[in-house]
Amino acid sequence: MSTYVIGDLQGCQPKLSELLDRIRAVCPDPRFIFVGDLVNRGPSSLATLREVRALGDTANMVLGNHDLHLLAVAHGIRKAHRSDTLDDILAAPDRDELLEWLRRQPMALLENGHLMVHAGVLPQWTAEQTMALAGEVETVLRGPDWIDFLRQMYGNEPARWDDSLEGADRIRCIVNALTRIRFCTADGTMELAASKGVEIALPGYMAWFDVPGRKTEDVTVVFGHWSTLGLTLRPNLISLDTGCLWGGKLTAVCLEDRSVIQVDCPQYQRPGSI
Ligand SMILES: Nc1ncnc2c1ncn2[C@@H]1O[C@H](COP(=O)(O)OP(=O)(O)OP(=O)(O)OP(=O)(O)OC[C@H]2O[C@@H](n3cnc4c(N)ncnc43)[C@H](O)[C@@H]2O)[C@@H](O)[C@H]1O
Repeated sequence: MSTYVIGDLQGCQPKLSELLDRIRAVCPDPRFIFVGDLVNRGPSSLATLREVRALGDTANMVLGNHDLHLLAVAHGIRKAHRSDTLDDILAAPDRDELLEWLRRQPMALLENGHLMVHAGVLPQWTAEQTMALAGEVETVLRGPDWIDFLRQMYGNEPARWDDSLEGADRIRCIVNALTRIRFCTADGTMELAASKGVEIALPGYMAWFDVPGRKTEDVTVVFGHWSTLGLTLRPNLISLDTGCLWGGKLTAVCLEDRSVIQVDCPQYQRPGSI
């Protein structure tokens, strides 16, 4: 069985269906892994969520910042942003089932030397440590205090990881690394405001995956989130957000042979308009 990892869908369900058909045309029995941001900003968040859920055991996913944002909006913790396209989910008859399913999804996956996360990892984390820290967040999200967790999730501090962090600060720092990081310093201090290309890093900052001595260099990190980075294939790195939402492509990469399947996407949102 071949495993195809698929980049940020952001509610672009017609393109998801097209991509899955293209994959099935070359692979009779595929398995899928989605690297998060299933919903929001695109035209069909509800249909996207339903389609991924309906894949059942043939698909896995990790949570992205927009998926967590959906949970927060649905529970009245955050007001919807004017660019959000979550209303169809919020009004759906199966909304509770969908949201319950979503909050039980993992923050990271590690299999066959591939570490799947939505945005990235801090340079001082090993793959095993990343999985343990992701597990801490998953435990909170699946536990009785998960709505409190969403209340405390927002914010950019602490920007730097420390093993001694506790409580909300610890969980926020893990969530920010796994679902929002693009740039950090050599010591792993995150810069979460910049969202454009890798060429515009602030002085002292670099793409998280370019930090020398990053402790996840011994596995292949597979991630999305950074649409202006686009498809990047290195021996130990696969970046998959190719800006489907912004008029780019939706991309799948086969983990076994690194073959790439892409579909062209209409421009659902204009860059810079949000
Ligand atoms: N712990 C937490 N703390 C805070 N917020 C949290 C949170 N957890 C969840 N959230 C939520 O996260 C959401 C997003 O926050 P934002 O802070 O608005 O996220 P973003 O940088 O726009 O990133 P996005 O994930 O949309 O990435 P993309 O590369 O597609 O887009 C990035 C940029 O690239 C630009 N872009 C895309 N294609 C381009 C192109 N071809 N040319 C130029 N620019 C382009 C776009 O204009 C866009 O601005 C919010 O809803 C927020 O509530």
